[in-house]
Amino acid sequence: MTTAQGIALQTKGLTKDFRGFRAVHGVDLTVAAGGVHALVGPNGAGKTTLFNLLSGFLVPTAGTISVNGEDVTGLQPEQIAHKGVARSFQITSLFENLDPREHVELALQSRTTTGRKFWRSDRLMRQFRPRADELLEEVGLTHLATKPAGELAYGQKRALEMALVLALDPKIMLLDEPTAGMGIEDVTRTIDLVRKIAVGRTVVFVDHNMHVVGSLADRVTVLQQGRVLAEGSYEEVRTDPRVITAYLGESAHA
Ligand SMILES: Nc1ncnc2c1ncn2[C@@H]1O[C@H](COP(=O)(O)OP(=O)(O)OP(=O)(O)O)[C@@H](O)[C@H]1O
Repeated sequence: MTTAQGIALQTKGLTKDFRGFRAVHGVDLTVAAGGVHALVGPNGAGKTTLFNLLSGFLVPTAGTISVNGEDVTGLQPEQIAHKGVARSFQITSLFENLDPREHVELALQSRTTTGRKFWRSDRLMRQFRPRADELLEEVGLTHLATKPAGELAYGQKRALEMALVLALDPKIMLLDEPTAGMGIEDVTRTIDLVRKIAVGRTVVFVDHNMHVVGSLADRVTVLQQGRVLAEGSYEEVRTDPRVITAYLGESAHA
């Protein structure tokens, strides 16, 4: 049993309606501090909606969200980010002409008090270079530090996005399908990377790849039609008859 102190993220009765359609339905989720927690479920189960609620991009219809015991329900995404929660996106949002180092320097600068007015100053940006280079090394992009982002391969772009999330120094990382669209080599590299960055942090991730879920997650929550269908270790949920039915039912309809 997780003690109140050991809980990084918790939802109670979390619900989201879209014009009468209940996409997330009374979800009680408890994410242990320092844990790696996967959210899985068939298409349309409500995973992305839940992620959008946790990061403040959607406001819940009902229920509460707390971060380290503090109620954050209804806060804006920037306010939730200030509580130490950072989120990656499935869709790449990089500047084609800026290189990885410039991207990370901008991300580091964005969390300081200097604000945006100095963003063009090379001299001011240079103060972020040592930390930017450390982060690029952490995600394995040192050799590509000065290559325009537009010329990076897909897996390298996703690694850069991971560095941009890390630049915010989050205590809780929300990773939205970190291996989506990747070939086996990039998947393996991403698993290693997530393991590395999870040290001293809490990670919540969504992924459809069960190999990734089994390799990384110490706890798995299975959603179906907006509700929690099952929760436990990967082995527990993998062998749960309700989960098997949910997935087989989906493929039978496909
Ligand atoms: N803005 C919206 N307006 C109306 N319905 C929505 C909206 N966003 C999501 N939904 C619906 O809510 C349900 C859950 O969607 P969601 O994207 O959260 O599922 P998911 O588990 O992330 O699916 P996938 O694995 O396909 O990404 C779906 O039926 C979807 O059509």
